[in-house]
Amino acid sequence: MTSGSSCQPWAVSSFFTYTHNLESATVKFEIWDTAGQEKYQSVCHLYYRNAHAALLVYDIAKKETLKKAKLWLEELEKKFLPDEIVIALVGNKTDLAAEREVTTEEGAEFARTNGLLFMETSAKSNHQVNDIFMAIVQELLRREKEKASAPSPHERSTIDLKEGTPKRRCCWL
Ligand SMILES: Nc1nc2c(ncn2[C@@H]2O[C@H](COP(=O)(O)OP(=O)(O)OP(=O)(O)O)[C@@H](O)[C@H]2O)c(=O)[nH]1
Repeated sequence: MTSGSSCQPWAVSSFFTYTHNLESATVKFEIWDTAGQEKYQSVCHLYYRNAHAALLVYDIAKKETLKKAKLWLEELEKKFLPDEIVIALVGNKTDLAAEREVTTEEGAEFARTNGLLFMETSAKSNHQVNDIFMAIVQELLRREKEKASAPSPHERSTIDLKEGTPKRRCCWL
């Protein structure tokens, strides 16, 4: 719990840390599992405000949980700028395929239209659980790389009006 925070302890059900070594980087996961119920929605941002990524997990066997995931997405969109955070939509409980209420296509389409990563998992049978975390890490690393290779704002906005002559004047857009 954050000391001095007004957030209630019951808004987070668990916290885990895990370190994973990749060839190019060591990644330390600090995972906050926030309570999914809407009554805690207004306080949960105190936990995820500095987050690099968020997983919106729904139950493929309960359609209403996808609706709740959509509400959580709206909440995240209020708190973060676009591209400030990697968001993954996760359809969990693939082991309950016989009780499925949300098709893979439905989840994938919602993720695609909202620019989210998407995967279906089963925490019970450990299906694709590691994969979704790895997909998030790859996306974070890709964004870091893109930022590092992007020209700085000054470089981008400088236009040399006298190319080939000494740089006496330039235009700052
Ligand atoms: N069959 C199956 N059951 C699962 C799976 N993952 C979680 N469960 C069960 O689903 C129930 C709810 O799991 P939780 O992890 O508490 O779900 P939650 O969404 O975090 O719940 P909140 O804390 O209320 O947000 C528990 O009984 C779990 O054992 C899964 O992949 N397959």
